[in-house]
Amino acid sequence: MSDVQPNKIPVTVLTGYLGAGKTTLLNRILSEPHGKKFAVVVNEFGEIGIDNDLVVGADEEVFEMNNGCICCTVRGDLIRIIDGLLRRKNDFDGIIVETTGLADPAPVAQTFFVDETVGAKTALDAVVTVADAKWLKDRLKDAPEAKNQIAFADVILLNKTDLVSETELKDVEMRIRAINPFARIHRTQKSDIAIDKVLGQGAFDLDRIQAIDPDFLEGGHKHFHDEDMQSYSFSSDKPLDPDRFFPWIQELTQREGPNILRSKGILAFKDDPDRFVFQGVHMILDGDHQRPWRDDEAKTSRIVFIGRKLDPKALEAGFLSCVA
Ligand SMILES: Nc1nc2c(ncn2[C@@H]2O[C@H](COP(=O)(O)OP(=O)(O)OP(=O)(O)O)[C@@H](O)[C@H]2O)c(=O)[nH]1
Repeated sequence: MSDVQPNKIPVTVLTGYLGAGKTTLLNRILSEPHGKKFAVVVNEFGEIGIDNDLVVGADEEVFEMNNGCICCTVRGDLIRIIDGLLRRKNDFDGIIVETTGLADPAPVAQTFFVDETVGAKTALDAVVTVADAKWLKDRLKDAPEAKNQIAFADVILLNKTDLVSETELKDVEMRIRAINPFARIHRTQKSDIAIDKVLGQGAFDLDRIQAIDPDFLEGGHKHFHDEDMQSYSFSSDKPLDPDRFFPWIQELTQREGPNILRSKGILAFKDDPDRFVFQGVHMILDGDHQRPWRDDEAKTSRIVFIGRKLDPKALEAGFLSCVA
C-alpha cells in the first residue's frame, strides 16, 4: 500500500448499487491481517440499522448513519463524525466510508474537498465501486445512481462473476468501459481481492471528476434521486418459526423479485441460540448463522425491504405471520 499524502489520513469511499457486495468487501478488508486499524462509517437507506451489525471486526469502530441518504440529509453527520475522528490523534490508519447502494458518490467525495477541516486532514484515496455482474446491466437502464457510481469510480470490482457467463461478463465490462474508460476493473467472486488493489491506490483524480462534474468543488449539489424507491423495515421481539419464514420469503421474492431490489434481516428463530442473517438481492436468497445472541442484547428480529411498488401492509402481515 502506498501512502500518497503522508500527513493526511487516507479515505476510501466504498460504493456500488444495492446488494452488489460492498459489505462483503468491507468485511474482507477488516478481516485481513494487515495490522492496520480503520475507522468505518456506514450509511444505509433503511430505518432500522442492520448494516453496522453485519460488519465484522471487534477492533473497528463502526459509525452508523441512518434515516437518510449520505449524499443529502446526513452529509452534515458525515462531516461531524469525521471531524470527531480527526480530533483523536494516531488512533487509526484510514477511514472507510460505505455508502448506501442508492447514494450518488459525487457529493460524498465532495465532502473531502469542500469542508475545510476535513479537507485539510484527510485525502480521498479512491472511490471503489462494487458492481453486480448479474444486475448492473438492468440498473444502468433504470437507476441513475448506479451509473454515477460507475462514472466516479477509480477502482471497480466486477463482482458475482459466478452468476453470469463469460459472454455476459464481457458485455457488462464493455458497458462499464463506455461510462468510465479509466477505472481499474477487477473481476471478483464474493468481493475477493487483494487489499492492495483496493486501499492505498492514490487514484482519486480531481481533474477527471471535474471533467465529469464541473461544479464538483462548488459545494452545493444537485443530483437525481429515485423518488419511487421505498424502504420498509419491520421488527418483532417474538421468536420466528423458520418453517414459516423460509417458505414466506421464498414465495414473496420469487413473486415480487423484480420490485424487491434488496431485502435483509437479522433474525431470532425459536430454539436457536444463534443470530441468523438473511440476505436477498431480487430473488436470490442467502442466509447463515452469524454468532450466538449475547445475554445483553434483545433477541429482536429485524428485516428491511428496499424496492419499488412495495405493499408495506402485506409485507408486515407476512412477516408477523412468521412469529412462532
Ligand atoms: N453469488 C454471489 N453472491 C455474492 C457475491 N458477493 C456477495 N454476494 C452476496 O450478495 C448479497 C449482498 O452482499 P452485500 O455485501 O451485503 O452487498 P451490499 O452491497 O453491502 O448490500 P447493500 O449494503 O444492502 O447495498 C449477500 O448475500 C452476499 O453473500 C458473489 O460474488 N457471488
